[in-house]
Amino acid sequence: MAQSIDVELMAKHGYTIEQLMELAGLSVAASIASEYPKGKVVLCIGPGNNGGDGLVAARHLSHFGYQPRLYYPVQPAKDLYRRLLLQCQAHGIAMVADLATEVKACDVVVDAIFGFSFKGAVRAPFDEALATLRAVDKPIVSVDVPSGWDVELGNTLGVGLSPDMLVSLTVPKLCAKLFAGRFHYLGGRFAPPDMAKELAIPQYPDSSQCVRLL
Ligand SMILES: NC(=O)C1=CN([C@@H]2O[C@H](COP(=O)(O)OP(=O)(O)OC[C@H]3O[C@@H](n4cnc5c(N)ncnc54)[C@H](O)[C@@H]3O)[C@@H](O)[C@H]2O)[C@H](O)CC1
Ligand SMILES: [K+]
Repeated sequence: MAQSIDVELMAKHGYTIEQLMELAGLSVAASIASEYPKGKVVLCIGPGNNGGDGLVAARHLSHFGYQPRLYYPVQPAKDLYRRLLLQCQAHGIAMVADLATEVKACDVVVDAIFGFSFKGAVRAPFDEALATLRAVDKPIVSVDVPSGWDVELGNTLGVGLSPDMLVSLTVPKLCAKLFAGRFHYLGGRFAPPDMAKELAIPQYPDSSQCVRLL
């Protein structure tokens, strides 16, 4: 279902993955700026497009006056991610290796590890990263799906995160019904009018890139 929306946006309506990712990441940064004061943000970046959204969000957070840092333990050679990382580096965004130490010194953690394609038992090094994040006492902002959750059934494995904010992209996934944090935002403002109507996407206020759902 979630995947088919992306396919429709790209194959039928002419979007590229780069465009969708840019708007998705921008909306994550805008959602964070709506609720958390400027400060240190550690972004945990996974190996797929959820991680790509996180790389884009890091760059926009830096423009917004936050101090982002990246925990990016698995860096695929894919050109898109390589370019997004170069852009972060051009913005002076540092890479961190020791997640447990970093989260102690930050104000907000962004979970851009896994999105709707997460499946099966969590493989290294993300098993340890999720264990660290489950124990953290800082607010976690999850991009699209809390990492470790099944996109439809939620935290069935018991290894998933409990975010303070969830930023759903395009439409909330089924698991969002089980979100128990404080802030639920919708971002990824790219559906054309007919699609927005069909999916019952709420009205975004004016020029905003995100809308608060609860
Ligand atoms: N319109 C939109 O909604 C948009 C959403 N976007 C974001 O893309 C993700 C989905 O991206 P995808 O590349 O399909 O997958 P993920 O990032 O969720 O993860 C794939 C990645 O993770 C590895 N993996 C999967 N399961 C495990 C596991 N158990 N242990 C370890 N590693 C695992 C897998 O091998 C891959 O490397 C969506 O949620 C949105 O955030 C786009 O930005 C476009 C717009
Ligand atoms: K996530």
